[in-house]
Amino acid sequence: MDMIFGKNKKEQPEPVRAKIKGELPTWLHGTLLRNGPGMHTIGETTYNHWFDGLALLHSFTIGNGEVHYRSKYLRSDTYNSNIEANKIVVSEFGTMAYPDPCKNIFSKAFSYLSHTIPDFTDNCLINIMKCGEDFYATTETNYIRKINPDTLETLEKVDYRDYAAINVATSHPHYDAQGNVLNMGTSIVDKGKTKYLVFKIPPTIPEKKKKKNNLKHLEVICSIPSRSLLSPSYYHSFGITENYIIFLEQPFKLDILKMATAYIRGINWASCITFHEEDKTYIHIIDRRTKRTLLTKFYADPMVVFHHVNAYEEDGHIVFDVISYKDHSLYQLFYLANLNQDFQQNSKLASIPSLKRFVIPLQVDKDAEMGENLVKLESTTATARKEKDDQVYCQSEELYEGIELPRINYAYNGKKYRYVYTAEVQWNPIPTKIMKFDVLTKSSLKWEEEHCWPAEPVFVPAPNAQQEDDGKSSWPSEYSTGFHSKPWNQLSSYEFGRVRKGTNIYFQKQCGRD
Ligand SMILES: CC1=C(/C=C/C(C)=C/C=C/C(C)=C/C=O)C(C)(C)CCC1
Ligand SMILES: [Fe+2]
Repeated sequence: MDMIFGKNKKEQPEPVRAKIKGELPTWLHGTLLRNGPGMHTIGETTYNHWFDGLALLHSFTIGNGEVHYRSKYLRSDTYNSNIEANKIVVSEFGTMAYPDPCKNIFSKAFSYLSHTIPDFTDNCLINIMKCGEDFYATTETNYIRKINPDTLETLEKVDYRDYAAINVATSHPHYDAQGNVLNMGTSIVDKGKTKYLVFKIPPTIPEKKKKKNNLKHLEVICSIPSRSLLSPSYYHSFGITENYIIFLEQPFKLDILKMATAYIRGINWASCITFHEEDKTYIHIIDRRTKRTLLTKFYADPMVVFHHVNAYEEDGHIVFDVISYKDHSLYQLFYLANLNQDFQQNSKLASIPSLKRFVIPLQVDKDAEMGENLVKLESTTATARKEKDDQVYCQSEELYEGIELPRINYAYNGKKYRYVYTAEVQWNPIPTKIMKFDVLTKSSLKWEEEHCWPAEPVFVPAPNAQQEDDGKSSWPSEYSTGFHSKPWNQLSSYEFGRVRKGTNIYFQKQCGRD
């Protein structure tokens, strides 16, 4: 494992034909774009955390039963500055960099402190976002980088702050049926307020403005005040249904004062995010029609959620499924020191990811008794109990333990659905299996092979699919790969047969949803 995690990956800018074991469905055409960290050492310096690595873009072009792979480092300003200096000069999630030769930077402290929020990295290593015809590499800061999906070349640097007061944004946007991007970001201490913004980017812009990017037409559709000015929640994704948006204000919070003084204290961004185990998880439900949050105060026990799986409306309720943890120990695991040394010993998950279902009653009966369960769906054991002061305490139903990197058939996003495609991680962060899980029957189908570490499975519906799970004909009808910024992604290389072939929702018109 040592070699795998720390080792710098070589880019492969010219397409190479992948070896294929087995057969690809004949209808599978398109390009799968993936992203993830590829370089952790620059000159004599090494990043501390796996999420810090310089973004390596990958593409798998699939057609006529063949796959061609290429990869290219994102030429971000961060990449260029680091390579030029031959050392890490830009701070990342788990590594602070001090470009000045002298680490005693008190003379620099003033300039660092003159901004509450320091300038962040544009090392966009987490995901790829499709915005109309444009593709962007994304991270969770205010920067995204446009890329050429065919050549993987790096194009413009886009700053969300030019279009809305957003300091951090998620890398897991949603896409609606019209192709609008829906995303969330946090506006930190802007005009004395900290708030979570839901925003929309249209897929098309007026012809005469074609030279401008779509973000120029970004529209903030809702704003949720943060419970605290200086400690907004960290969140990695959010959920949507046809009429609602689900946002978890979880007790895993950015400490803004710590961030503002991180450089002079010599601490990294990661240690400015703290889990408050005594706090609650507030569940905000935004009505997409009125653009307002529901007045009832729904809350749950403290938890840390990175991935929302799906959500839908049913008989006056919102059902939403998430992968939740008891704490934030997952981030600790991805320090390279923990991944590289005595891997087996250090890589036990302290908190197991668990697929949980929450149910929100949309009508809270004024006459209901205190303590009454307001969930009237027969299909679930999740509860929502009425409490005083318009509060409702939600407890989940556990659907499955030990899975991460959930995906669904995206045509069912926001709708009642049955299948989750996921990686089984159990008590170890490196998956050894992929799984198709049926949320209705709670049954599962798994795939594993010796010496294989599969990545995030990506479902591609068959043309004219009739069933939700019609990805081909029968199991294993789904094909996985993916470089969802997780270390096992580095392992799949381009041996397609091993990871069961791959494709993705970022299809460029040839196939899939777009
Ligand atoms: C650089 C930077 C950030 C980066 C966070 C990253 C890179 C998070 C990656 C999370 C992943 C991959 C989670 C998977 O489940 C913050 C904290 C937003 C803000 C401060 C500056
Ligand atoms: Fe993610």
